[in-house]
Amino acid sequence: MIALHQVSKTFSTPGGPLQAVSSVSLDIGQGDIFGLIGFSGAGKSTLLRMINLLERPDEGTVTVDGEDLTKLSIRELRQRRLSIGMIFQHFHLLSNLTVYENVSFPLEIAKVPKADRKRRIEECLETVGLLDKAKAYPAKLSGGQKQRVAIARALANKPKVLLCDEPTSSVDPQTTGSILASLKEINEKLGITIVIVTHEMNVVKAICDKVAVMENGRVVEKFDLREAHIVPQSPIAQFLFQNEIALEAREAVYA
Ligand SMILES: Nc1ncnc2c1ncn2[C@@H]1O[C@H](COP(=O)(O)OP(=O)(O)OP(=O)(O)O)[C@@H](O)[C@H]1O
Repeated sequence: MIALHQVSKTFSTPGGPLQAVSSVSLDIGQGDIFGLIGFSGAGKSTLLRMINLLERPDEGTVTVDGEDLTKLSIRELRQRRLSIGMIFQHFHLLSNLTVYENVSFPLEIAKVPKADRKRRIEECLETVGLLDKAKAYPAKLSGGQKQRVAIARALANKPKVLLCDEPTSSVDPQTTGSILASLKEINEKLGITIVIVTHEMNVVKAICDKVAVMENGRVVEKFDLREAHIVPQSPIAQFLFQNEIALEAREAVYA
């Protein structure tokens, strides 16, 4: 469903060029829930944003559903992006619109007629269990509910792919469970391919079929989590799978 072939991205910064992603190739299958894990600054978000060309790679190709997005015109790309939903750590809901209106927004952009919009909005809110909150404003919702509205909004145009950038990093562990359950359900019921950026191995273990571990802009290891015996080779993957954070002595940290 998604094929990244040798994609790279360098940003210009005041301190000089910064290579955020270096020659990454990845294949993500139809219906996969695929994790991208790594420490802060590893390049996970940049790689995710290259899948819908929110970041355009300097090199390499991005193929989604058989089509190389890097070859499309701006107008064609805008159209294709409708089939790639996205959610973010801080939800990005429009605070002056109700839940209903937030989910309506992408449908209006896609010029869906009003009568069809109503049905679709209700379907999406039903899917995330928030139909009863249709008239509420985001400020009245919990973090988990806000993220589920964001999921409903991302589903509005019936995407084939859902990109999730740290979807549970702003919420408590219990709420994390409810957001991941919603994602799992839409993957199973609707067959949507999901890519999740996270720095939490618990999230990966709870929901992902496969994971790529990133460090310094590169994918250092990939795992199929359905395999019985996973033996990480790289130090970072070993650390992440071990999933224990030990506080080091202050002298060691500040030395
Ligand atoms: N638009 C930008 N301009 C300049 N530098 C950027 C830009 N976006 C990302 N970077 C830099 O690229 C590197 C990779 O960032 P990225 O956000 O992809 O990492 P990440 O693994 O998602 O980390 P985090 O979890 O902290 O977001 C970082 O050093 C970051 O500061």
